[in-house]
Amino acid sequence: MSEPVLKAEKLDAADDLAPLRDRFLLDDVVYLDGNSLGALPAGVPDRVADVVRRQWGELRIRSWDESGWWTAPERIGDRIAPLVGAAAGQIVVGDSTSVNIFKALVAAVRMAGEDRTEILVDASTFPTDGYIASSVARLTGRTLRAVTPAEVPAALSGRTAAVLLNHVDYRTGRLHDLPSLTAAVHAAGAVAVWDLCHSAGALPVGLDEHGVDLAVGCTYKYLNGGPGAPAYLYVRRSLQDRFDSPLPGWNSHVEPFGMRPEYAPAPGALRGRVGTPDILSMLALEAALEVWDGVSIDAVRAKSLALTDFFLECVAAYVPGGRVESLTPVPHEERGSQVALRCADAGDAMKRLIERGVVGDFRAPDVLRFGFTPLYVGFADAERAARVLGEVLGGA
Ligand SMILES: Cc1ncc(COP(=O)(O)O)c(C=O)c1O
Ligand SMILES: Nc1ccccc1C(=O)C[C@H](N)C(=O)O
Repeated sequence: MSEPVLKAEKLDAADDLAPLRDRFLLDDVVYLDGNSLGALPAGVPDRVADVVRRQWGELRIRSWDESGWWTAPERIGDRIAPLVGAAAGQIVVGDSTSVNIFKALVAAVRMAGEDRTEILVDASTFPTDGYIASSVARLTGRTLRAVTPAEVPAALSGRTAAVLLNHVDYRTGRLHDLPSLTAAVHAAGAVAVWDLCHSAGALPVGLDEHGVDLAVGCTYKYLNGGPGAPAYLYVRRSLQDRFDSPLPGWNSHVEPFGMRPEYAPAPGALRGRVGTPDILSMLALEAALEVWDGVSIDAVRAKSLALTDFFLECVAAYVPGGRVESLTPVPHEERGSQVALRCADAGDAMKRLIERGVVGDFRAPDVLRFGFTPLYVGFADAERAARVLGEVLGGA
């Protein structure tokens, strides 16, 4: 057996998280696209069937109370909280990431005050954040400036209202320095809004510890909530009274069933709610989160780094020199949970990888992305993926 195969065997044998793979329904495909759509947790199908047949089919309207439907957004928010380093009562689940970015950014600008006239946005962001930030700037009469996260400290000034940043870059997998960037934003008197889509569930975030103001994230990647699963919004406790939602629907009213014409916001994170929650998706997510029972996010991070290190090592061993260039930073403190390889014929290469049972994704114009979800990806998977990549790109 080759050296990488032997090493993978050893690493898998020593991996305490390896048994967690049984908490998912998988096949023999090497699934490295959990940074786009997480795999299906084994408990979800039966739970969804129960929600549909019994809770909806039999209990019908009673389920809003008796099945805990009404309080699901905050209950599931509290379930996500420890995974992102937040105490309870600061996260609500609902709506898409894009909608939550809108709520958070408008609320941030409103908190910052009238004399703060500029919004900063991550220039390398996933597009939706940039589009929403542009609309928020127009709606609130602020200017928008796109800067890279590294340029943020120098770009901050007494005019900065809010800064919208990605914790991990969706394309390169670069992990940005959330503690120091948040501190810099605060030193300028501005409000920090973080998009956690590519970090939550893959590495420790430390929202409370680092004093993050507002954060949003999706639940369908490393949290495995399913296609279109609702996103979440974190509002730091000390800011909750000042959170003035641009979408103050009746679900965020202090007395939703009072049916009053005047709006009065609920206390706490509930202010982030809007309208009727999407119960089917939300309760699928709640079942999916059970895979985290007894799992430490620090252990997940350690395995994630070991996996991406090992994958890079195998790529170097199997892929002919010069065929790919890694865009993912080598230092661990700058790396998320994916490896991005630049490759001239990336679109075609990914098609061929998928045909051979290795599923990653292609991001235009020339990036092969491989996401490593430590709950269900092992070292033999990493070795096989790199080996097949080597074959596809004309290696040995
Ligand atoms: C960083 C980031 N933000 C936002 C989104 C998507 O937002 P939405 O859930 O609204 O589609 C994604 C991926 O789809 C993403 O990678
Ligand atoms: N929500 C999706 C629906 C369909 C296809 C992809 C997505 C993604 O999430 C893409 C991901 N945000 C990315 O980083 O590329």
